[in-house]
Amino acid sequence: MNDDKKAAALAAIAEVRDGMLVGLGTGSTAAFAIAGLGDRVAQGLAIRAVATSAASERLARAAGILIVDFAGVSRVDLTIDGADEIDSRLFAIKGAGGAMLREKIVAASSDRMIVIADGSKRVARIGAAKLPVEILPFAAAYVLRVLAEMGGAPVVRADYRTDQGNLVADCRFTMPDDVGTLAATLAGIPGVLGHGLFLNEVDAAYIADDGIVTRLERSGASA
Ligand SMILES: O=C(CO)[C@H](O)[C@H](O)COP(=O)(O)O
Repeated sequence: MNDDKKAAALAAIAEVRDGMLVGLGTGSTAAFAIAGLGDRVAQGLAIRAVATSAASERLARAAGILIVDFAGVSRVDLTIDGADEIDSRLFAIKGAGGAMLREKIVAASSDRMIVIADGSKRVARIGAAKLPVEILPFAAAYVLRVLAEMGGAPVVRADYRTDQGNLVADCRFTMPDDVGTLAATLAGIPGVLGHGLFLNEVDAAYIADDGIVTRLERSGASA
């Protein structure tokens, strides 16, 4: 599985070119991309990067990648990130690592966003993975009530805060056909700061099975 994570990551970082501002994802697959980019930087690749988590920022700095503060960045050239599930529509569930809020913001700012994954993440239709929801602590009781009433059976991650100091509740929704309505409803709950449904952000996916990397491309996206 780790070999496939690495194979997908190395295939994706081949898209990174000199001068790019690169979004660095979070998680074990993204870590392979960060390490691979570090190797290319050591060989002369000139890039800057923004990180989607404190953990990825640490990894990137240790790998010799120049990190800039995303607060001053309006556009990223290319973001490479992992996922918990991805389907052929390039709908993804993210956030097992709790970084989905920053990941979605960086993805939204990116001209191109690539998911990298081993084959275990590829599904016919997203929905089996837990769907994480980031919650402002002030709003916790109210938001948990609403999520429960929506059928999400939320479970708050114990002893856990995001990089922004917020709570995460992992939900189990029966995924409707109209997943866009669920995504919009979740985003509209006061006190919900983000969630792990990525429906519009992913332009391409590199998925590796037994060393064979397949690229899925959103129709209309440029490679
Ligand atoms: O969304 C994420 C973190 O918030 C990760 O990208 C996702 O959980 C996949 O992680 P891994 O590559 O370790 O399986």
